[in-house]
Formats: sequence, structure tokens, C-alpha cells
Amino acid sequence: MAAIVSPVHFNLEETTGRISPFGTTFGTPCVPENELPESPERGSETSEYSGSEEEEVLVEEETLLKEKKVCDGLSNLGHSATGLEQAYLHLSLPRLSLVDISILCEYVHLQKLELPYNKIKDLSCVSHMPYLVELDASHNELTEFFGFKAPKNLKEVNFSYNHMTEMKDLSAYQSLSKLILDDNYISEIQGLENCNSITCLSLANNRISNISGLNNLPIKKLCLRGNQVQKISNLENLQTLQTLDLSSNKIQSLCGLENHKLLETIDLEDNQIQEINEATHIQELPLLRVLNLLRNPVREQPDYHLSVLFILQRLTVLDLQPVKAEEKVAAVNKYDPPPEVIAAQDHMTHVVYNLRQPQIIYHSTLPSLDAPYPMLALTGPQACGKRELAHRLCREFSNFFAYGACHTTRSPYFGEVDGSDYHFVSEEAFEDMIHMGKFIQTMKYGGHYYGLTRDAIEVVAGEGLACCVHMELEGVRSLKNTCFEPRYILLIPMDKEEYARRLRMRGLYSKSQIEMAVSRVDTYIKMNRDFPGFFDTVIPCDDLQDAYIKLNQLVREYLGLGEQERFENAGATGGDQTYPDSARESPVTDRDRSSPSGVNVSKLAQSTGAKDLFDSANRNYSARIQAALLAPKSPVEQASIQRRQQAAREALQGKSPCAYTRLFKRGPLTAPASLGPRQHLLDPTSYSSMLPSGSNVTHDRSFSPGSPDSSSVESHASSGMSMLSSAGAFSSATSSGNNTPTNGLVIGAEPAVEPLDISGLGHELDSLKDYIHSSNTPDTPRPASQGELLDVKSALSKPTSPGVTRSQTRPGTNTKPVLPPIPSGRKVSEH
Ligand SMILES: Nc1ncnc2c1ncn2[C@@H]1O[C@H](COP(=O)(O)OP(=O)(O)OP(=O)(O)O)[C@@H](O)[C@H]1O
Repeated sequence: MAAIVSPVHFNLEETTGRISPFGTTFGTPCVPENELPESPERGSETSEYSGSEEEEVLVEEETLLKEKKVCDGLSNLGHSATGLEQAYLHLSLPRLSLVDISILCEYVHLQKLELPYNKIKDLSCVSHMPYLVELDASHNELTEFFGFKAPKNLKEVNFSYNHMTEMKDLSAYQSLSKLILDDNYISEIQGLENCNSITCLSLANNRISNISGLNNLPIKKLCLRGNQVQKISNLENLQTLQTLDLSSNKIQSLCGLENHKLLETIDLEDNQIQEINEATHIQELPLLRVLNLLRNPVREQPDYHLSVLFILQRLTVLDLQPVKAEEKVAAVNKYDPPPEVIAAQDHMTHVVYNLRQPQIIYHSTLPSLDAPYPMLALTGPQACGKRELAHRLCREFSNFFAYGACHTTRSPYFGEVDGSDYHFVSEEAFEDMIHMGKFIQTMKYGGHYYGLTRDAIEVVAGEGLACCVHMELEGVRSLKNTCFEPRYILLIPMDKEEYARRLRMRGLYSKSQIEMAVSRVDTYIKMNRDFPGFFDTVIPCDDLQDAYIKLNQLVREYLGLGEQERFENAGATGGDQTYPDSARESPVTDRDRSSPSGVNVSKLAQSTGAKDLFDSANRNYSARIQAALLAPKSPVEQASIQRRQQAAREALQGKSPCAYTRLFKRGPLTAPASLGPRQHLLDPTSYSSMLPSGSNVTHDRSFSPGSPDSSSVESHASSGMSMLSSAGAFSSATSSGNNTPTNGLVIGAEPAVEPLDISGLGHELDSLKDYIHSSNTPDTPRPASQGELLDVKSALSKPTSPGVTRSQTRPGTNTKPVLPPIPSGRKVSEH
């Protein structure tokens, strides 16, 4: 002990090459044996520990530990545990082939003793080291388990690679926290019952077939790699377990690991696990992040990787590979796709199949992206009455709506009519239809398929009507991905008990079906709450009659039917016939005026809340941009507009001939008093004013209700302007208090003529001229037959029956909000 010699540093970690979930925690090599530095008895020494040739010879000759070698191995000079002396606290003597180390009995102050890779059989000298804290006697020839008197503070012991066969009682080792017994011949775990400090135990490569003797120990890391364990048992009480290495055993099931709430890492490489479902045993472990199932039969299962990731979504490392976020998303999308993904997949399927078919232009194919084909979708839980309401609505508003019958694979209930309620088809037929690209959306509900075909919509669109369908939430999601933009009305039972009773009364559904339907009420409510605007409006449907009244009212308000009736009644009594009161409160916009009935539907809808429901212009991006662009005008612009307005007025009054004169020039015309404003606007005679001179149009001269002779310029002007307004040429229009509106015609001097935005005049004018020549509306995509033309003209010349409004355009065209569609199809069929 006289001289201070340089200590030999033996770094355990350097002996470990492989990164395992356990790393080097146990201080023993985790690499396969053939990669380990060999112990003397297993072969020659590696260069790391070999000294010079001279030393090797010396080692071979002398297995007796002498003071000189001890001096070489001492390090860490410091205070002794008693604090009274200076002493070397560490001794490291690896790979010296030592057999007799009895000299160490004198080194009582040692706190750390490292003797790996020797040939030691007797460790009794340790009995003289009361302050020893760490002991490494791995790779020796020890047969006796802890063959020394227990040092009071001994915390870490490594006896790996020895010849021990049996564990003995370690009650005396109260401080023991880490015990490494790898590569011995131990067949039973025992003697640890009182080791209340043990947190790390490794018994890799022993002969253990049953896990036992670990009850209630505070073990955090347990390694039983390379044993013969077949079943994970007796670990239930290891509640502090964080890392478990059971690799290279014969385990078939993960049963037994369910309750280890702190478990983070499980290594089960090279076992017999076959079923993916085994992962469910560890599904609930909240902290599990690392799982190794390499070299298990389960890896041969199809979709092994995604399946395991789906079951164990908290994993960050699977089979030694980091888990990517994309893989987790793919796993969830595959095995429990969120509704959006289901809808997207459904949509994708139908688009792809449809693209394989010859592409044609449908009636419901629209000339503009901004003008969706008008559809109404009633949605809500099963049997909430939406089908009945849809039928009633289509019956009552048969000039506007028709029912779009879906296809289903369920068999018809009593009284259901094929083709009317549904098209009832077999599953094979349904699948064939999918492959033929027939569907727009499909969904499976209650074990049956339901789907809306393009043809179902097309039949309705061909008649010039809006299509009314009903479907579940999933169908709505899918439909929202399509080019169709129906208005969605949610019909929701507010009283679940009453709803369940109604379902029972139907006598069609099983208990579980009823429970499912009732439980979906909350899904709809949640959807409506969490995604405002997902449904356009909500109607409680506890009482079907009440629900229908609301639905009816809503549709009427939108169609402007009620208002038109009122308006026409007002006309009969000589009231204000231009616009209803609500429309006069503020200037109307083109959009307002584009209501099919000529009444201010948008204003009306605004006051009733129906505007958002039906006004497709709300969704019209370009319209919104245009509105923004139109907003404020500079003084120069204002002045310019005023000049142009003035010029237009003068032209209309015949004061100054200009380009507008020809535009509004017409013979003395009269309009039948019975005509509503819309009819007047659409009166073919009024188009004559747009014709180039010389056009051969016969005018009805018995016009003007007030004065049969009032073929004044004003009336011409107003009729022309009204017509333009119908074409959207006005930026705003009002009838001021000074004017006397008559039959929808704004008659009067200047104030009657409101600012004219002539920017679109040329276009509208051309369009209207085209109409005259072609008998089509500008946005009618297909040429009208002669029959249709006559039909339209004769229809327009007739007074419209109350409640039925005609539209000049196809459903959903850009100049109309949404409804109603032209009735051309129906009219054609009637003739
Ligand atoms: N194409 C479709 N897509 C999605 N859901 C659909 C489709 N066709 C029908 N459904 C819905 O499937 C559910 C089951 O249909 P079924 O005809 O069996 O119910 P129902 O008792 O008639 O319901 P309801 O009276 O509410 O229409 C209904 O909620 C129905 O609206």
C-alpha cells in the first residue's frame, strides 16, 4: 500500500456492444457469447486485457494474487467509510487468471471490487470488507452462492458466468439492489424474499422454467433471457416492473402482463408467440413504449406490423425499429378508420369506378362549378321519419322536388314498393353496380348496403326537378365529398324514449338495432354541436306532423311561395306589388333578385333563417370576391357611374339618342294586368325590345292596367329595366316612395331608375339576344327542341298558378341561387 500506482480501468460498458432494451443496465454483456471477450476458461484473452508477453507468462505462472498486482489495481484514493483514514477505495483486477485472492482480506476499506475474468473459486476474503458496495466477480469459477459474510452496504453484485447452481437465502443482504446471475446453472429463483431493496435482477441464460420467488419485490428491471420459461406467471405482484426481458424462451402468450402499469419495455424476441391478438394482453399498459417480437411466428401473419401498431398505439419502438407517425396513422386508418376517412374511401372508390366508364354529360352536370345541382338531403337516425317526410315533401312540391330512391340490399318491409322507397337489389347486384361506377355514395348500415346512384339523381334532374334524398350521417359525409352540394336537413328526435317507443312500435327492428339507432341520436347531436354548419338546419322530429309543418314552411320560404301568394293577393287588392315589405327595407342585390318567383327570397330567407339554408350564392367564392370588389367606389367612379346613368335615363326618355336608345326602343306595348312581375319579366313580348330593328315580333297592345294607352316611354323603360334586372344587370333596385309601382313595373321619372351597372350589360344583352334567337337561356347546355320552345313560350304566356314559380334556368345555374329548376322535362313529357 506504499506506492500509488495507476489503477487499471475496467469499463464494463466497453464490453457490451449490442443495444438492447436493457442497454448495459445489468452490467453484463448483452451480446451473444461469441461476441464477448472470452474468459480464460473459454479461450484466449483479448488484447484489451492482455498485458505484455512477460506479464502473460507471469499470470500463467502465478495464480496467487500478490501485493504488487494489488497495487496495480488500486484506484480512487479517498476517505475510508469511517472517515478516519485515507485509503484506496477501488480495486480492479480483471483477466489475471487469479485463483487465490486471500491477500485481499487485508484490504478492509475497499468499497468497489472488480475481479472479472479470473479463475476464482473462493470469495471468502470479501467477508473482511465490511464497507464493500460493489462486487464484480463475473467470469470466474464460483460455485458457492454468496460464499462470504454479508457486507452491510453491498448494493451491486455481479456473479454472471460462474458455476452456481442454486440460489440461497439473501435475507442478510438488505441493501442489495442489483443482482446479476447470468450464465450460471440456476434452475429456480429463490432466496430473495427479503431483499427489499432489489430493483434489478438478471438471470439470463440459466435453467429456469418457472418464474417464481419474486413476489412483491420492488424489481424494476427483470431479465430472464435465454431460459426455458413457457408461461408468464407469478409476475402479477411485481407492480414496479418497468423493463422485462423474456427473450429466447418458449413463451406463447402475453397473458400475465396485464397489470403492470409501469411497464415500458418488453423484449420477447425469439419466443413462440403466434397470434396477433396476444398483443391485446398488453394493450392497456399505459407506459408501454418498446416491444420486441422479432423471431416469433406472429411476424409471419399478414399485416403483422400495422395490426400490432393498431393494438398498441403507444409504441415508439417495435422490433427494434422506431415507429413512424405515418405507420400509426396507416394502422388506425386501416383498422378503425375515422368517419372522414371512411367517407373519403367511399368517395374515392366510386370516383375510380366511375372514371372507368364512358364519360357523358348528365342533366345534373352543371355548366358552372359555382352552380351545384339542387338537392335536398334529409338526414337523421334510422326511422326518425325522414323517408316519410321526403315522400310528403315531394308529393306536395311535385313541381320542384322528386324523390331520389336509393338502392339497398335489405329486403323490403311490408308495404314498401320497389323503385319507390328503394331499389331492392341483391348483394351481388349491388357489388356489380359499384364496379360499374353507378354509385355516388354507399354505406353499410345494420348489415345491409345502401347507396345513391347517379341515375337516381339523373332521373329527377332530367325532369328539371330538384332531387330529395334521405340518408344516415355516414352517407352525408360521403355525399359532401362529391360535386353535389345538397342542403342537409337534420331531423332529430329530441325525446329518446319516445323515439325508442316509435321504433318498437314499427315492429321491424331487434332490440340491439333499436339501441343502436337510439345511441346514434347523440352522435347526430354531437356532430351538429361540434361542427356548426355541417347540417344546414335542424328540425326536431318527435312529432312528425310538426316536423313536416316546419319542413314545409322552410321549403316554402325558400321557394318564395308564401310570399308570392301574398304578393299576388296584394296585387289583386291594388297594394304594393313590386316587392314585399321586407324587400324594401334595404336595397336588393342581384342575388336577391334572382329568386325564381321574383320576390326577394334572400331578404325573406334572412328574416326567417332560410337564407343560409338554400342560397347557393353563399358558397359562391367568385361571387363573394366580386361583392368585395364592388364594395366601395371612389368619387371618380361614382361620377362616372352617374354620368352613365344620366345618359341611360335620357336615352330612355328619348332625350338623347345613344346606344341605349336602340336597346330599349320598342313599340307601344301593354302587359296583361293578370301577369305578375315575373311573368312580365319573362313575357316573350318584352324580349322584342331587345331585338334588332326589323325583328318580326307581334306585340300585344292591350297593356297597362291603369291606362290602356299608357304606352309611354316610362313603361317601356321600366319594362326594359325590369328585364335587365332579371338578368342581373342592376347593381341595386328600389322603388322609392315617389314612384307608383304597377304590376311589377316601376313607372315614373328619374327616381324609378336606379343605378345601372352596365358592366355586365353587353354580356347579358348578348345572352338575351341569344335566347331570343335560340329559344334557350344562356346557360341551357343543350339545344331546346321546337316542342320545348313552344312549351316554354306558351307556359310563360299563361298566368302562373299560385304556389308554382317558373324559372328560366336549369337547376343550379349561376344566375339562380338554387331552386327551382326548369320544368322543361316534365312539360315535355306532359305533351
Ligand atoms: N344511400 C344511403 N346512404 C346512407 N344512408 C342511407 C342511404 N339510404 C338509406 N339510408 C339510411 O339507412 C337507414 C336505414 O334505412 P331503412 O330504410 O332500413 O330505415 P328506415 O326505417 O326506413 O328509416 P327512415 O324512416 O328514417 O328513412 C335509414 O336511416 C336511411 O335513411
